[in-house]
Amino acid sequence: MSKNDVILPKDFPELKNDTFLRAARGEEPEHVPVWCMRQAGRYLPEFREIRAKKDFFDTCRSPEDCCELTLQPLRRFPFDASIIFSDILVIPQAMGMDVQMLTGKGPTFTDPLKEPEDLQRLKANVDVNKELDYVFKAITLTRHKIEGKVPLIGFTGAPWTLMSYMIEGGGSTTHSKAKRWLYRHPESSHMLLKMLTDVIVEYLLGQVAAGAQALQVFESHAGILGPVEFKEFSLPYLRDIARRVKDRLKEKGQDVPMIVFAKDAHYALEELSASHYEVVGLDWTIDPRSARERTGGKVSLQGNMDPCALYAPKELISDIVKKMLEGFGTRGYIANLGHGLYPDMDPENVAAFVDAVHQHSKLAVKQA
Ligand SMILES: Cc1c2[nH]c(c1CCC(=O)O)Cc1[nH]c(c(CCC(=O)O)c1C)Cc1[nH]c(c(CCC(=O)O)c1C)Cc1[nH]c(c(CCC(=O)O)c1C)C2
Repeated sequence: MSKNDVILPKDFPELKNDTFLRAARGEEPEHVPVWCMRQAGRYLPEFREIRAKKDFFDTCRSPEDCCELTLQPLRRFPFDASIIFSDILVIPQAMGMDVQMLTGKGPTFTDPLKEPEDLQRLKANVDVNKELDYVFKAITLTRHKIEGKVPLIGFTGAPWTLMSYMIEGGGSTTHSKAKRWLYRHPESSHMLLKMLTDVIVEYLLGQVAAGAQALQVFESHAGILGPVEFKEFSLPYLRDIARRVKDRLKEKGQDVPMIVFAKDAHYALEELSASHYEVVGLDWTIDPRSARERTGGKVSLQGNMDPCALYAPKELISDIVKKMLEGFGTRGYIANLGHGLYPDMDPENVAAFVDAVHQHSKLAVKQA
């Protein structure tokens, strides 16, 4: 395939490993599927090599680079799913904000939102097919190049998480600037959250049209909200996204599983399991058995090994995985970490994690 060929979102190769999709729909495949958040990342030397040559968001805008970075971990590990390489901050960019990825500092907005009047600076009607076309192209290209090995997951940041970045202007420990809006400017906060929701719905639908076979919504900053604020400023939008995406897909006779990952939102597990998502992603602060009890078999679960357990010796990783599998069971379960891989993690230990999930779960399924 030459670089200039037009690659269309059709005639995709047949899917050979559907364990992830079956588990997402509540089934019990022959082994528990496993993937890792940030599986395309700096812990891989081949990732660092590509990233060293180009600016982060220029990399995101290159479908060829995104495709290559998405495929890299699949060459090393028998993951059961892949996630498209991109970033959640492409949405604020599409709405007209300038965001740079600064080495050692992370994402940085040149001109964050300060007061409600600043909402007027944002593009209200974003044409995702124009502004985020590069993500759709990356998805289509990757879905072809993956050759049906595993499904491809598309993703987005959730409205509150994106709102907090747009106001903080980057990473933050307190998120106090963004939370100040919730308490001081609740109406403008809802206006912004609604604007983001509208873009996110179109963005997710565009990803499915381009070839994404599942969708994950990252509410990474849920934990900075208390239960009351979460119910007012996060949950309604998470629900709205799932309902609108599902309704629109249904009209076309389509259906893709959706995962919600609201980090540190253990207080909202019951609500999250009744929010129209097939899968609820969990961080490592939740005990697997109590997560099962609290979600009452309504959803599949994904997670939740402490990423730092990957610093343990391989035998201990295997024991931790075994206990995690005993807690979650093997039906309606997707193994993952409770958050992303860190750059200093050893790829060999990632291999040990994937292997342990496959081996222990195969035995457990057979014995059941
Ligand atoms: C690998 C990577 C990404 N983004 C960033 C990096 C590291 C920087 C680099 O390569 O130079 C910067 C990058 N992008 C972001 C950060 C966090 C900064 C901060 O808030 O402190 C950094 C360092 C913002 C971001 N970006 C993302 C989230 C949600 C998930 C999470 O909670 O971690 C968030 C919060 C999503 C994301 N981001 C990325 C993916 C790709 C697919 C995969 O998981 O393999 C995904 C799903 C890719």
